[in-house]
Order: sequence, then C-alpha cells, then structure tokens
Amino acid sequence: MKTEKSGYILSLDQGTTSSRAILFDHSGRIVSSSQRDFSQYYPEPGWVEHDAVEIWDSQLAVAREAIAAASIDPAEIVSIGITNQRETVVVWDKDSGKPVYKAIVWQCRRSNQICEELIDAGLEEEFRSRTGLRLDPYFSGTKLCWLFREIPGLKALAENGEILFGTIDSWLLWKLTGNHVTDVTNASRTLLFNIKEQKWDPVLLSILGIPVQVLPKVLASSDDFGYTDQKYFGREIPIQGVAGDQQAALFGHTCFEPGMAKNTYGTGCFTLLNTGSAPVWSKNNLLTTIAWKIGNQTTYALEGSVFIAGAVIQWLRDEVHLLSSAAESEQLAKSVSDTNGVFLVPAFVGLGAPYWDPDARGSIMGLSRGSGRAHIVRAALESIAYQSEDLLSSMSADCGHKIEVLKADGGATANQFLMQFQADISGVPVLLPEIAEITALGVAYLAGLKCGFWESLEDISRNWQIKCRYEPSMKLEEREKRITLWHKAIYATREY
Ligand SMILES: Nc1ncnc2c1ncn2[C@@H]1O[C@H](COP(=O)(O)OP(=O)(O)O)[C@@H](O)[C@H]1O
Ligand SMILES: O=P(O)(O)OC[C@H](O)CO
Repeated sequence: MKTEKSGYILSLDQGTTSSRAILFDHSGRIVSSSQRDFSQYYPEPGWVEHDAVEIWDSQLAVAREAIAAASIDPAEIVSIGITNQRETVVVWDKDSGKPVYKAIVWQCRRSNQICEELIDAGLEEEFRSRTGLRLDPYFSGTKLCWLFREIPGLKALAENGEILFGTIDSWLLWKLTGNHVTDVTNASRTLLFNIKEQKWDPVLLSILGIPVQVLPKVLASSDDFGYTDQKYFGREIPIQGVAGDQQAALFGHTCFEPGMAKNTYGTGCFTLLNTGSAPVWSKNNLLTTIAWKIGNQTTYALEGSVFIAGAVIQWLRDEVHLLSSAAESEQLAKSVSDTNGVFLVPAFVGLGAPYWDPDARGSIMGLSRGSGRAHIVRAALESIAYQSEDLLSSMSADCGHKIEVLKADGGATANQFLMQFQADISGVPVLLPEIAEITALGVAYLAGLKCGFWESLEDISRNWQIKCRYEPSMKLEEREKRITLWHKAIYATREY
C-alpha cells in the first residue's frame, strides 16, 4: 500500500512568457501556485529578448507568493526543482552579478548569419554528431558567439574569467545558491555539449571561439545543485532537480520507457520520444537530446520542435483581432465543418523540425469568396496539429514503428477541437493528465527522487492519472488526403 509522506516540493517553472512557482505534495497534487508574466522585447524583426533581472525578480516573487499562499513553514519544503525555457542565453558579471546584455531568447534569429557561415564551412555534421543538434539560431552556442562578436571587450573579460554564461536554470541557480552549475538536459541544448561523452566539447568551443571558463559545471538532472541562501525563504533549502522544461514534461508524464512520447502545446509545440539509454541519430531531421540523467544513468530522447503553435492563436487575437480570447477559437472552429480549403502555415520565425527553414515566412492560402473568419481560425488550429503530425511521422520513421499513444500538456490542450483533430490527423489516441502542470511536476519528481521523497520511478508512476482521452475517428483515406494538401501548403510557403 502507498504511504503518503509529509512535506512539499517547490517547483520553479521559468517559461518563455511567465514565471511560475508550484508547491506539490507527495501524491503530486498542487497545494498552491503563483504566476507572473514578464516583458518581451522585439528590438528588430526576428529578434527576441528578455530582461534577466526581471526574470529573476518575477521568479523569486512567485516562489514567495506560492509559499505564503500555502500557509506552510518553509521548513516543510524538503527540496526545490527548477525547470526552464531552454537555449536562452544570459551572460553576467561575476563580481557585480549584473547581466551584461539582455537575455537572448531561444526564438531569436539574430545568429542566423553565423549559422550560415558554419554551414558554408561544411561544419554541420561536426556539430550534429557531437551535440545531436543542427546549426540553427535556435540553440545557445551561436547566440553566445554573436555576443562575443558584437560587444567590444567581452571576449577578453570571458578569457579573464570575469563574466559567466548560463541558460536560465544556471542564472537562477547562481542567484539562489551562488553556484555556477547547470544540468545535462540544459547543457545538451547549447550546441557546445558533447552528448555522448557528456562534457563541454573543446572542438566546438574552439570553432565558436568560446572560452571554457565562462561555462557552468554540468551535473545530473537529479543531483545536489546547492542550497538557497537563507535570505530568500528564511532558511536554506536544497535544490535537487533541474531540467529543461520539455524534458521535465516528458518526465512528468512518466514517459519512463523507450517508445513513450509527449507533446506540449504552448507558445510552440515540443514532441519528445524516450529512446532509452543510447542516443538515436535521426534520419528525418529531428534532434537528439538528453532526456534526463539520474545517478549514472542517462536517458536520451528524439525531439521535434515547432516554433509557432499556440502563438498563432495569440497572433489572431492580438494582431489580426479575429478573436477576443484564445478560448473563443474552439467554438469558432466547431461552427464550420471544415476550413473550406483554407490552409494557414504559421512560419512567422521560419520553420522548425522537420523543415529547418529559418527564411520561410507565414502564409494563408486556398482563400475563396466564401472563406470567413471561422475558416481561418480553424485553419490556424489545424496548423498546430499538422505541424505536430509532421514531428510524429518523422519519429515513427526514425524508430521504425508508430507512436502508440501521445500524452499531451500545455495551455492549448484546453482546446477540445484541437485535441480531437490531433487524434484524427495522426491516427493516435491523445491523453491528457489530471494534473495540468506536468512540467513543474516533472522537475519536482527529479528533486524528490534525489532526497528520497519519492523512492523510485514506480512510486512516481502511480501518481499519473488520465483526465481525458481523445480517440482517432477520421478515415485513413481522408487523413492522407488532408496531409497531402498540408504538405502542398508547406511547399508553396517555402517556395515563396
Ligand atoms: N483554448 C485555447 N485554444 C487554443 N490555444 C490556446 C487556448 N488557451 C491557450 N492557448 C494558447 O496556449 C499558449 C499558452 O500556453 P502555455 O502552456 O502557458 O505556454 P508557454 O509555457 O509557452 O508560455 C498561448 O500561445 C495560447 O494562445
Ligand atoms: O517556455 P516554453 O514552454 O515556451 O518552452 C520553450 C522551450 O524550452 C524552448 O526550447
């Protein structure tokens, strides 16, 4: 019989648009939470920045609010986990602790030219075989290289050990504990980390001109990252779980066995497939990444990243004013029986996997005199599912069998039309968990495993409950016809 343990785990979930803190109990239930949005900066077309100080302030504030809302003594928090938007680059002064530049966000395309130079120099395979990633501005390495090229004197400061680099986890860890550390999952997204040897890769650092002394020490995902300074929560609390948010979601969904997959429907869509203890090198333009490391045991994943998913609905609401709320998209989509031939390809910042086309831009096609608001909104929602289907079919091709079940989470899973369309277009059941905050839960599990709050993966698996299940009902012939038309739309968009 399962026994409940007393105490709580605090998860800090630092996402692209908001900072959240959530307290979980032993059964994985949410005890309290708090969330704050922060500013997005778009200084030039295709550029995206955050203020690292605002991120820190908002993250600390929500952590304190969540603890206050639960009316608990901080002494009851047995451990803390940190999960974060990945790839985003922060560089700060070691002495003053001040960031030297705005955080360069994962969506930012400013290092595209550096990527092109490296591709032209024939270095793509060199990077891919060591990191599992592609030469795309998405990843941290070329963003850091851009800073060294553009900020006079920065490289010399780096060589003298006067500045530090980190992804968001590393920045928060440094603020909370004073330790300059990260975990393998975040390191595996930098384009600087050898995922087989699990160390910063000297060859890649030399190609990009990055001094090794700016890089954090890399730990496992369930590990001892340090203690929070007493001034933050009134006592020192150990931080024992760290993982990039997409890997944390895979863990939170308890996708512990090879072949298990999840898709997170947020700003973008991120599909991860557990491939077990050895990396699988994609033949279909997916990424190979570290899913988590517990003790000496590393689990790898195949990943497909779609840059614009729920963000297309935000765009329809905020820029085009076709919607008054994201939720309204569901009822509008259901008000018509199909898109009447309309396709929308939301390539606003290029296309991610499996196309990797940074120059593509969005399109709406197939318009006729009868096309209306509902058709366009429906086409936008369908585009989220079509893009995810492209990832799933690439994964199936890579691993030689169809994905049997897709576990889903993220803000856009609230849309029942979208979830049903995903099940239909992919011919796969889509499962939603009872606890929606699966990313935060995933890193709580990683922290809780380290301190013995949860004893094993089996112990954790018992907490996963299905909230609802969407069964595929579209005929195979219809599915294939629609996917063919979607690919025609992708082709036309890229040709433009
Ligand atoms: N009912 C809905 N239908 C479609 N999209 C939605 C709905 N509710 C929220 N979204 C989308 O989900 C995204 C927010 O999800 P969230 O998981 O919080 O994202 P992130 O963690 O990337 O900030 C937004 O892009 C929003 O447009
Ligand atoms: O913060 P999210 O949920 O938009 O996730 C961002 C990803 O980690 C980027 O790779």
